[in-house]
Amino acid sequence: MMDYSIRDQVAVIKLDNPPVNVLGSAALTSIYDGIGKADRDPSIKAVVICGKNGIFCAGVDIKELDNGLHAPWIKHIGDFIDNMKKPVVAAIEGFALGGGLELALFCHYRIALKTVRVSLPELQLGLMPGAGGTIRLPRAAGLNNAFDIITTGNRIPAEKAAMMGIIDQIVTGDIIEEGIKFVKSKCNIDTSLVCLRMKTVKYSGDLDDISEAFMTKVKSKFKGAIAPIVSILEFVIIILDLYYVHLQSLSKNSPTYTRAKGTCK
Ligand SMILES: CCCCCCCC/C=C\C=C\CC(=O)SCCNC(=O)CCNC(=O)[C@H](O)C(C)(C)COP(=O)(O)OP(=O)(O)OC[C@H]1O[C@@H](n2cnc3c(N)ncnc32)[C@H](O)[C@@H]1OP(=O)(O)O
Repeated sequence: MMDYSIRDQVAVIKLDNPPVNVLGSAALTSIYDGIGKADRDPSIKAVVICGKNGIFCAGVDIKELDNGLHAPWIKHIGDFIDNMKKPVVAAIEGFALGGGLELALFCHYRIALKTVRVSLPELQLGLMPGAGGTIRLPRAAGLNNAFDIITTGNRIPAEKAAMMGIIDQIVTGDIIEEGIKFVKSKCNIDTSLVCLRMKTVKYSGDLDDISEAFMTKVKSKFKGAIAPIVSILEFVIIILDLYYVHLQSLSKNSPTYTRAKGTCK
């Protein structure tokens, strides 16, 4: 499900779940184990997460969702990376879709080939981007872009994603080599400063007005299947607005708590 190798003090975690590297229980467990191993190894300075078969990740295994995914749930990987001091980069080729994009957003940085497409198609599947997409995407791309991406499920080309702030750098050549080079240049950074969960959501205007405008748009788009979709979106807005709920796990006196609290309106 995952290849773990070490290159020049960088751990390379390569998803290997053919054909499209979906995240089922076994794949999630192996990523979680790989990240933990890299974090514990004092000789490792940084981590690259990438995918085999020319694709980063097509998201959560839809077939497995029917039976219920087992621990560790994808969000646990995000919580772990959020607290890592070693920088982690997602080196993306092909697609990062749904949980695949959410996995990339857990990382401190994202680099991608120009041909990459990213999306959060969950709403079209009657799901929500429940693995942190609603929290991290607005912090990377701004509230308007995030809502467009979440509500349309459109696949965003790499260059547009870079302009929005989702991708940090477009690269050419071998994505793993580029990932290693990129992340080695970040070994001395304070990862808490680039952790998306700690960033401020960018938007202008009043959140209630913005939410109402979004809801109007969504109600007209999803007519018919309105009840589940509307309740999901209301939930999304609540997540954005009441993000401080996530801070309960942090010490109230820590600088991290203070900074994170500042990201909530
Ligand atoms: C109120 C609070 C509630 C909170 C609840 C929160 C719950 C959150 C739960 C879940 C969140 C899920 C997030 C997700 O990730 S959902 C999945 C999102 N991903 C997708 O929709 C991608 C779908 N796939 C594609 O678009 C294409 O397959 C693509 C990746 C572009 C590749 O295309 P192509 O090269 O043409 O290959 P195929 O389409 O033929 O696919 C090859 C085989 O792979 C299977 N496949 C693809 N994606 C998935 C997937 N996500 N899960 C399982 N299987 C997948 C596909 O069926 C083919 O299989 P087969 O060869 O057997 O037919």
